[in-house]
Amino acid sequence: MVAQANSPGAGAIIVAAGRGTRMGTKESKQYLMLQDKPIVVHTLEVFDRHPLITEIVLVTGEQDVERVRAWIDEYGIITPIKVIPGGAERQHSVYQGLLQLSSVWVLVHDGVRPFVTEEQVTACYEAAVKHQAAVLAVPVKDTVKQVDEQGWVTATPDRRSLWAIQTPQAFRRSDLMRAHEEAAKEGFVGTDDSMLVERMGIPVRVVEGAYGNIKITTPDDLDYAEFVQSQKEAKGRGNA
Ligand SMILES: Nc1ccn([C@@H]2O[C@H](COP(=O)(O)OP(=O)(O)OP(=O)(O)O)[C@@H](O)[C@H]2O)c(=O)n1
Ligand SMILES: C[C@](O)(CO)[C@H](O)COP(=O)(O)O
Repeated sequence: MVAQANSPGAGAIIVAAGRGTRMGTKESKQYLMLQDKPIVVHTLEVFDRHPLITEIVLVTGEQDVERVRAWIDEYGIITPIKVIPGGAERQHSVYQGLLQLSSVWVLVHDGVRPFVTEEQVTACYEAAVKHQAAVLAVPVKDTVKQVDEQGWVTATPDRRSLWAIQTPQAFRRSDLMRAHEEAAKEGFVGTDDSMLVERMGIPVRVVEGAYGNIKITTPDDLDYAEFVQSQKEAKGRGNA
């Protein structure tokens, strides 16, 4: 790992305040069990074990703060961590997290991407330190088409320029804060943090990640995640 002298680690914001409407479960998806632990705890553990992460803010639903705080002890999380309530949109939840951090660098990650690896976190962080901002991503495998509201194809962009963007996304905290404040002033709501930073004219470097870093969004994703996690655990026990 190549941590640069002027970049002593990073804070992580893990956003887990969504409702999980596409999952359709009564319990919000980030709190569902994935084998032995809630999904968000698997995610948290990757950042807790990471040597570059100096502080964590875990953003949850307002009604979930207390029970999630209890998990911090139960699952032995040791990195300094705050559990706070989020907002109506993902962007608002990230901003609440930003207000709690003091590190120069920040990594924003979805609580429902539990299969991110230590190496991917490091690669994203190092690319940000080198280039100012970075996102993890994978090249799209399908042909992607633009379709109008009536269901007609309007364009087929060249697939070679299309990447599916994941998290973590890494930024200077001051840049991300400014980007969020500008977006809020202008009433702009984006689906990721990079969009807000791009609007400021800040270049964002893409770091090739892995298809396995899925966002658990629908019931199919949950089935797949159960399979992956059971394989990981069997491997850990030396059975696979
Ligand atoms: N107001 C919100 C909305 C989303 N998120 C978090 O952002 C991540 C990515 O969002 P997504 O997968 O879309 O989650 P939901 O918004 O919960 O899902 P849905 O859109 O199906 O309701 C999730 O970890 C989610 O908990 C958040 O912290 N605050
Ligand atoms: C941030 C993100 O995970 C990048 O793929 C994604 O944009 C979150 O989007 P969602 O609308 O909250 O699913």
